Amino acid sequence: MTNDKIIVALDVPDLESAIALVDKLESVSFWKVGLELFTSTGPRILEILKSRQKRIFLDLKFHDIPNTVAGACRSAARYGVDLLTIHATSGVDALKAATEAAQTGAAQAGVQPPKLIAITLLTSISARQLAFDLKIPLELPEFALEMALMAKDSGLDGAVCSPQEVAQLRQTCGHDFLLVCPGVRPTWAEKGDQMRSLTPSQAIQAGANYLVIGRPITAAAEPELAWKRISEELTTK
Ligand SMILES: O=C(O)c1cc(=O)[nH]c(=O)n1[C@@H]1O[C@H](COP(=O)(O)O)[C@@H](O)[C@H]1O
Repeated sequence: MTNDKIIVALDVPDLESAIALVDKLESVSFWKVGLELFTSTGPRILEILKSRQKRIFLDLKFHDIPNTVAGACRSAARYGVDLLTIHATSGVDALKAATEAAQTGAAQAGVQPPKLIAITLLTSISARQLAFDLKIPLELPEFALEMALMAKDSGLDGAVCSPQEVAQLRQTCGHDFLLVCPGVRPTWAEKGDQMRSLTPSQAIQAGANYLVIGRPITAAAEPELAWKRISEELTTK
């Protein structure tokens, strides 16, 4: 099964629900801890995932001035997580400072540095919202590409983008640049607040290294079945 390309978003409110889900979905090897769970549990959830030999995407989406994001990345890197996020719109100086600080934090703790990846444009933003609410005068695919290139030039390991932009980013940023796609939806799942989605197999075919999937699995009546179904769809396509 190609399920090592799927990162499941552990978007639950507390430690108890997180442990219940991790235990239920035993064959998931890569979990994403985001703002909701980390704000609730702190690093405790990371220790639990590590004790179960899971890989961890710590998705705290840092967005601040260079000194502050550097401090946050230095602290986060000490946890020995696999992936860590920062908004590309923090700017070049912040991205460079964050990259350096993540290396320093990991070295201080004697762990592998995380892959630092930049959010290009949240997958909940449509082309219309980009233009009319955020007042960005670029076309959406061009904006996402510019953010990815800025991240790459600043020394980051990769970017988070919607599956609709991944082919273009792969072509322009090359094969060594990690591309992680949330906003992925099997045909049978609700889109919810995701605006620029494709199916899991389309996203992989377009060049994504990893998919981030939450509610289609975690909010399903039977999460194990939903997980199995997505894994099988990826293997057979
Ligand atoms: O960084 C992310 O993972 C992320 C970036 C983005 O642009 N869009 C996005 O949906 N995400 C995360 O990916 C997950 C998607 O969850 P579902 O929409 O439930 O599949 C959530 O945990 C989001 O926080």
